[in-house]
Amino acid sequence: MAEAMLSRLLANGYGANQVIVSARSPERQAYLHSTYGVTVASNSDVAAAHTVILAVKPQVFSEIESELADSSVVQHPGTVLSIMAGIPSARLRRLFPQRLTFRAMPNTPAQVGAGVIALATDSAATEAEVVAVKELLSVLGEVVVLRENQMDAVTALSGSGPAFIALIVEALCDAGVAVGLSRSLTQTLVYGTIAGTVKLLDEREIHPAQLKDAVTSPAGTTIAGIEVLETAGVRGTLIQTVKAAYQRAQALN
Ligand SMILES: NC(=O)C1=CN([C@@H]2O[C@H](COP(=O)(O)OP(=O)(O)OC[C@H]3O[C@@H](n4cnc5c(N)ncnc54)[C@H](O)[C@@H]3O)[C@@H](O)[C@H]2O)C=CC1
Ligand SMILES: O=C(O)[C@@H]1CCC=N1
Repeated sequence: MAEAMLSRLLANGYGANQVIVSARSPERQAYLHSTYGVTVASNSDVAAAHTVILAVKPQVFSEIESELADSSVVQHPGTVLSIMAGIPSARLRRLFPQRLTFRAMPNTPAQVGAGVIALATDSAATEAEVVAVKELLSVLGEVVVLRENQMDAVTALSGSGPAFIALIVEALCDAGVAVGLSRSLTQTLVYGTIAGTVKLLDEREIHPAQLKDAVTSPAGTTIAGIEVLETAGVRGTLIQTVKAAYQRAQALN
């Protein structure tokens, strides 16, 4: 996710000389420097920047937290923006007491500027400071401002969501192959069907049940398929899927 943010920032007018990055392995550091021309530095140097973006795994954050806690950089003013799942801003505020703390949850379509990014703002931030963070995140896609106590739910739905959707897309492609279509034709049909369905629902503001009914002819093909989906409990399975991801996000706290 950090690399997606970096590449989108550089593609959207931010200069390589405005960004410093940190990474654990020397190979990764060399790759980031040679690919993007950015300065690679220690966590302390990065933490001295005006805007610090935290994009390590939540499990790694404890290491960085203790690494930085002894350093004077945590006293610098500025902004902290965390994209880590499950780490509350109160914990970030304890580490960086002088900074505004923002939490965001992007998703992987951010790599192509088509992400949805949930943002919980700091109540002490001015309108201009909120706008600055929203502008930064808008290179990744659509920014939605919400309350921090909604963040674990967002993580489960849109943060993890691309993996759930990708699994369904893969299964539908296999289904196309199972009924005799080539893999490449199947891919065109499945991608187009999903993108077109979402566009139709969105642009015409149609309820999903209305669209489902419009496709479903009496004694036709669609109702034969829907009977299988309902018998297999697909609705309940998807609800349980997102609830399991939500519980995991809460446990990461
Ligand atoms: N993968 C996803 O779709 C999303 C991930 N997130 C969040 O983003 C964060 C990162 O996730 P991913 O990008 O998937 O993980 P990743 O494993 O791809 O990236 C983690 C990065 O942390 C760096 N790192 C590890 N240890 C470090 C250390 N001690 N000091 C400095 N840098 C260090 C690594 O070099 C690596 O670039 C997580 O907190 C996750 O919850 C949020 C939204 C979506
Ligand atoms: O799986 C995870 O924990 C992260 C958070 C949202 C997407 N990936």
